[in-house]
Amino acid sequence: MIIGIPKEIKNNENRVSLTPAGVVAFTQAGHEVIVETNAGTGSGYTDEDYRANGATIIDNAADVWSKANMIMKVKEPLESEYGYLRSDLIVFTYLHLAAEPALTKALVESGCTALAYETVTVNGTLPLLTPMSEVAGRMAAQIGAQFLEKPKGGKGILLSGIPGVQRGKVTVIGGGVVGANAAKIAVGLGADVTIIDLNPERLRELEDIFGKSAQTLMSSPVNIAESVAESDLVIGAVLIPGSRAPKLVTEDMVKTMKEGSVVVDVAIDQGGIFETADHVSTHDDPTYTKHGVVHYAVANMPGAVPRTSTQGLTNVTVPYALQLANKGVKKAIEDNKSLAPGLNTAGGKVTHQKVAEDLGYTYTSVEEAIKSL
Ligand SMILES: NC(=O)C1=CN([C@@H]2O[C@H](COP(=O)(O)OP(=O)(O)OC[C@H]3O[C@@H](n4cnc5c(N)ncnc54)[C@H](O)[C@@H]3O)[C@@H](O)[C@H]2O)C=CC1
Ligand SMILES: CC(=O)C(=O)O
Repeated sequence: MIIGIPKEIKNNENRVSLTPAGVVAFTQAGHEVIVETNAGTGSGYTDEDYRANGATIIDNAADVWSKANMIMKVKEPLESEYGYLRSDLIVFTYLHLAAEPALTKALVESGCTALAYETVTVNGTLPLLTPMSEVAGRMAAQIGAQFLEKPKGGKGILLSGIPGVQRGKVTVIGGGVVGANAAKIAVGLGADVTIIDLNPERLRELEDIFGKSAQTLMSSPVNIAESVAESDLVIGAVLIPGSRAPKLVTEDMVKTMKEGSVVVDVAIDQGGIFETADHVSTHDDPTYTKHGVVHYAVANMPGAVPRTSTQGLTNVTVPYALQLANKGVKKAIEDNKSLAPGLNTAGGKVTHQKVAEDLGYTYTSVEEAIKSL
């Protein structure tokens, strides 16, 4: 199989979907890897690094897409890439389709086989999302602290406080991977931290992890409203896999926050949990202000720390990509049931139930869809 690695084109997306070391895993298994020139530059890898490990460098994106049997990317195909999609192409990348109706239409119309990193599932966990959630969670607390500074538009508080001066309050809504990592950094910064989750088992685990250094709270509109109103920084970290994120923080709740408070909606890639985070922002222009509250809603946060993120991402994606390359999608899914929920579209059908429900498509089961692959 020919594996294509295009250069990412999303705003400030400096990750790449394969490291030079990753190339070797494919070539040793008898595959060919083609890499668009400068695809690795943002992550500190040169074309020469890829060549030395057996890849062929191609000087334009169109040729990478047209020659490859499987495209590995980091972020979803953007509009300028829709024309490259075709029925005999496998696309393996983050997709977040519930928040991407135009992309879903393009994937369906092309008939390509699209597997989303974020819905590959092992025993209820999302192994291809986890490392980027670790990155984004840790960044969320850092970024929140930064935008609370006066010159950045914030109310001008230091989350740790100082002796004799109150510390800042941080509420993290969603206590999964993003939430726990955000809370770790916020606790480390000395903030007064509350973590809200819907799952009582998860709340128990969080109490075991954090002890008395963070308050855990059951998710309910009342608890969310009270905690948001008192907070300097609120971090959105809820996920219902495959679905559009629920709007748990309403506009009225945001209005109760003090001017210069900050919200970081990490879940914006699935549509976001703040009613007021009504559009995705970019690393170039990361915030907008609503009701005096600074909103940060960047959908590719790990793209800002590409060296760490590329290594963390490819550590987990390569073993799955190798299964797809070695066996083809049908056999790989039959042999490894974790890959089945990863399949989002195939043969012009939507094969993820939540995506189909949210975007109004007829759902076709993975079992049915892979018969024709
Ligand atoms: N913006 C960005 O650059 C990035 C965004 N993300 C996104 O962050 C979000 C969170 O991801 P993970 O932490 O990995 O997911 P996760 O599955 O580990 O955690 C989600 C948590 O939300 C909780 N939850 C579900 N419904 C809830 C409710 N009504 N109230 C409170 N909690 C609720 C779940 O119990 C779970 O603990 C996802 O949308 C993910 O795609 C992840 C990485 C980068
Ligand atoms: C999870 C995701 O979409 C990202 O890391 O950009």
